[in-house]
Amino acid sequence: MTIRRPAHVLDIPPFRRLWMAMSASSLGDWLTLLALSALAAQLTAAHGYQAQAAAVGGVFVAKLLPALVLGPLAGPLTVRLDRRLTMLVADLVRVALVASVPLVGLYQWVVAAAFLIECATLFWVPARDATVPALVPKERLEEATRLGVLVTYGTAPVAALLFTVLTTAGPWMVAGGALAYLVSAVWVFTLRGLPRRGGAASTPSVLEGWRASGGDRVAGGVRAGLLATVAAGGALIGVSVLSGPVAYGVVFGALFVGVAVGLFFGPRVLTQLSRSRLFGVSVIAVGAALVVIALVRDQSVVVMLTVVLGLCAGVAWRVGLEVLDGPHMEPVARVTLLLAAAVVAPAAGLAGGALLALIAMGGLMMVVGALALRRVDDRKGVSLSEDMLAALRGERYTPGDVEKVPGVFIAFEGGEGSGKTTQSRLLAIWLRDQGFDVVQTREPGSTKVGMRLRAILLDAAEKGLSPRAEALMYAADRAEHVEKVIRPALERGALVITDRYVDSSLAYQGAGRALDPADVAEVNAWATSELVPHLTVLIDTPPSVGLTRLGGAADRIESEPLEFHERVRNEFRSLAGAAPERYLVVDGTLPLDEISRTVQDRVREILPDPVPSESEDITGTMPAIRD
Ligand SMILES: Nc1ncnc2c1ncn2[C@@H]1O[C@H](COP(=O)(O)OP(=O)(O)OP(=O)(O)O)[C@@H](O)[C@H]1O
Ligand SMILES: Cc1cn([C@H]2C[C@H](O)[C@@H](COP(=O)(O)O)O2)c(=O)[nH]c1=O
Repeated sequence: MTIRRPAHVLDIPPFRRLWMAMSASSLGDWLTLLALSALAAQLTAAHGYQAQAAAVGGVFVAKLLPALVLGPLAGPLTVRLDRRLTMLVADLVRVALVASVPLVGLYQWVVAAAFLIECATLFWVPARDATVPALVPKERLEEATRLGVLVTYGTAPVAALLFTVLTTAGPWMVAGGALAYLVSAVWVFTLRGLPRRGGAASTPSVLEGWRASGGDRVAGGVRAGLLATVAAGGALIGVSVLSGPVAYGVVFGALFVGVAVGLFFGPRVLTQLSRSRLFGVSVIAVGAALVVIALVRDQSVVVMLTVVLGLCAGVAWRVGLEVLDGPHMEPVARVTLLLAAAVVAPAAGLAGGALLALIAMGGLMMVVGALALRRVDDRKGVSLSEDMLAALRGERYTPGDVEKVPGVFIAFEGGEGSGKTTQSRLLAIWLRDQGFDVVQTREPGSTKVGMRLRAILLDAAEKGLSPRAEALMYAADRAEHVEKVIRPALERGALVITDRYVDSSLAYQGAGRALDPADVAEVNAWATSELVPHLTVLIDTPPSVGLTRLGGAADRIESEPLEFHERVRNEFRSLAGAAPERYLVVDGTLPLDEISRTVQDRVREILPDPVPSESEDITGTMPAIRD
């Protein structure tokens, strides 16, 4: 008997039912957020703008607090409870709380209900997350997670539309949220035969999410930039509540439509611009859009600018998530959105209008964006404006005439014993066999001066060399290498393969020795006249594996502690993640021939004359040249 594998994860009936519940619950969350904040503004309207703004801020604080206070406890507690029952009870509690709001009709109860609804959601979400692995086979989990993220954010514009219609119902505008939670409860009720409890709490708390999203320099820059875009969105939401419920619904919808478009088209935006630069520029654009929104009076222009703001934020998220582990950022982003709304709404009240609050927030976000760009920039020393203008024309900007060489420049990078030397040799053999003029070289030590520098740099007896001197010596070796070996070869049209290049300095001296990465990048941009490889192959091997592959006595750098090599590895990975179009990352623990096949497939794409893949079969058995 053959068991049919479902074509799509939604073809699994129990998961489809859970997914329907997830969609209804997310819709309920957005509808409730919109309705409770709008209702708080309405119920306090008689007390003036300042009181209204403080009341709105109170609702956002009430929605924020449970995640901060109860967040770390709710996940572990929920896995001990019956998941289906937990979701069902949480849904019914939310229905009752939302429905009670118009009945009580007091601002204080709006805030209390917002807090309690959020507490119930804190149990619903981990119960859902612990249920998914019980319904979906392991190999389908990623697909299921993607669908979960889709409904979480995809329901926001739908909620905005429904809310805008529901505003005609006065205090009963909250009814949409109650109905959505009720629908969620019905779908949860249909989920039978679930394992009752157990499994791991897969929903990270805010703090866990922050830690898990990465800790190195580039990750820090990306994280700050992403949160700046969310804060800008939160600020806009916070003040637009004060413009009346219809305007609020329209702005909210415009924001999320923009985000959805940006997320979808992100990879197709300015394809000739480095992804790191696109990320930084998008974050700055979000801040700038917020400032312009503050200055504009016309509501339709505000709506259009809000779509632009959302679009830039969507692009930033799409590009940024390629560097960071996306799902982990979700709790932090949610808290940031609510916090920004909670701060900016009362600030607008104190200032007597949204103008100053939005300008201050937008300006701050532009500064954060500029700092994030400085951290993630992978083309330091290359003019950003020239780069962008060229990208707008659909071209890649090449500074000076250095890169307009006829040859092809490939760098191999990686930690100790990762397999760079082996792979660069195998690639050189393969390319020579195709008839290419290949120059295989390495750093440090490929020139006369370079050999002397290498002897000093790797001498284990050379204790106490200062990190700055070390960085300058590697840069000096590189300047000589580029001038005497690499550039002449590229100019005559050769394929140059170097075992290590600038990234090694960014990783070893920047991350390893904790020198300012911008300084290391600048010195090296000068030393190489900004010569950037067409392709960098990162052989990614855990230091615990690579270091044990090495024979003989450890040199000055190899004998650094394991944490040093871990930092180096993380930096290599971040550099590659920030410019995926210029990198190939290969798992260095794979068998040699598998790695070299992957490298050949990628290199084939950038060769002057395409190499037919069949030629690989002829040369695949060729042994590496040994010293
Ligand atoms: N994929 C692999 N699997 C197992 N062993 C490998 C692999 N790649 C390389 N090796 C072995 O690991 C050792 C180190 O490889 P290699 O010299 O290519 O690394 P490297 O990155 O150039 O190291 P270093 O930069 O420290 O000189 C060699 O003995 C090589 O045969
Ligand atoms: C180019 C370059 C290298 N290093 C370090 C990395 C290695 O420990 C050695 C080179 O040894 P290999 O066996 O030839 O790989 O030097 C560095 O710290 N910074 C650099 O820029």
